[in-house]
Amino acid sequence: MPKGRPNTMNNYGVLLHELGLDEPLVTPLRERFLQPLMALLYPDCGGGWLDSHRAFVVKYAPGQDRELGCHYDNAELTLNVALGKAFTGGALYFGDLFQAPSTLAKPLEVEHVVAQGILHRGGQLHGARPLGAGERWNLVVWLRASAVRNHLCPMCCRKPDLVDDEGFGDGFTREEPPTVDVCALT
Ligand SMILES: O=C(O)CCC(=O)C(=O)O
Ligand SMILES: [Fe+2]
Repeated sequence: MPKGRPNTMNNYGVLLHELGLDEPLVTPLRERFLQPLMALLYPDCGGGWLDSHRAFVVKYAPGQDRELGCHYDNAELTLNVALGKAFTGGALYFGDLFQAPSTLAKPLEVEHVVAQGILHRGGQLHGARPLGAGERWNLVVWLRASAVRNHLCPMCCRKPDLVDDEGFGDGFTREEPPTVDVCALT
């Protein structure tokens, strides 16, 4: 079975599409539940035009990954759900939007509550504090809107050069979604 890293930062975990869970689980979750919510909460980040995702579980444990450095996601929007198991530490912290850093001093720290999820902008700087005891598993869904990223890559802030890829690839498309007025996205 293919076993890719969940992302370029986490070494332990699994990609949900490798488990065959995109079609039966993550795509319906995105289309039926997340998109309507994100359209209301984050219309400025393409919340109403989500058309692909990269979904994975990250695992933190003693002797494996223990923390995650401050970063922004390759996503317009992100869902992060605490799955368990029993653990201490590992809180998420949030700072500025990476595109608009300010002098704000103290990051916002959010403790995990198992079975609850956090929604945030992909461009919001964030990371995870070191794990104390136990094992932490979180489901992370990077939500992508080609209407936004086709014009502005969230990683390099430029118009992307495209190469063909399998599945959702990195969420860019060669053809524009016909109904989107990108001027309305700002
Ligand atoms: O450790 C976590 O729960 C955060 C993971 C995360 O930010 C990411 O995978 O992009
Ligand atoms: Fe992240």
